[in-house]
Amino acid sequence: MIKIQGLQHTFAIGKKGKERRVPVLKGVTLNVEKGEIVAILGKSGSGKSTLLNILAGFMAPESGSVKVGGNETTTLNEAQMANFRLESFGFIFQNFQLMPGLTAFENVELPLKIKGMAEHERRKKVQRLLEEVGLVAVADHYPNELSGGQQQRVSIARALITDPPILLADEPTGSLDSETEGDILKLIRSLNQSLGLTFVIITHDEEVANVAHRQYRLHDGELVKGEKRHAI
Ligand SMILES: Nc1ncnc2c1ncn2[C@@H]1O[C@H](COP(=O)(O)OP(=O)(O)OP(=O)(O)O)[C@@H](O)[C@H]1O
Repeated sequence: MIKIQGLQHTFAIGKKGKERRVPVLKGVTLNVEKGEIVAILGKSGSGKSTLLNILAGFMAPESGSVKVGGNETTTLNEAQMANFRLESFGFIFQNFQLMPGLTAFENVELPLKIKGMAEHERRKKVQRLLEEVGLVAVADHYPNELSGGQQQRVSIARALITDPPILLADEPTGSLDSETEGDILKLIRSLNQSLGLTFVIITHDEEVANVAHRQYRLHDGELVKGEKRHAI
């Protein structure tokens, strides 16, 4: 489903004329199969976001190949990549990134509105998904009337509403207490099992990484296969 090969990226850091070249990715190779949950662990500054940004096509790598469903994405132009991204990826962020002026229902509905889906179809689809992630009772709440865990459920539902095959998650439980973190990790596992969704999760948190089938550690610009401590 995802094949990353020989990915290299270097940032130029510092004042113009006096830049230091900092290699962040030094030949990263990673295969993710359909229906797999893969976690990428790494300390702050190890390059996790850089890797995710390149995978999602927000950044072009210095060199290397990224194939998603057999399509090489590093050669797509911005407009092509934007379309490809919409069809292929859903995003889950640490700070939820919900629209404060829209209810939970409307936040989940928004991507379908943007796609131009008819209202009755949208409502049916959103309702079904809200049931699946356990949000029916709070569908008319605004984000500031929801708990952190509920907000993350809304953001997961929004990521899923367009049926992307791959979910990219950046510290999905970073803003949550440990009990709520457990609920969200269970939801990720159950969505993976019931819908066969593929997840790539970047995190510095071992507990989060334990939800994955496979773990890697990004260290000194290289990806090293990690050992799971225990299953959740
Ligand atoms: N746009 C940029 N320009 C220059 N340097 C950058 C840029 N983005 C990231 N870096 C550098 O690249 C390195 C990796 O950053 P990155 O954000 O990928 O790490 P990370 O593992 O996601 O960290 P965190 O867990 O703190 O989010 C850091 O040293 C950072 O300073």
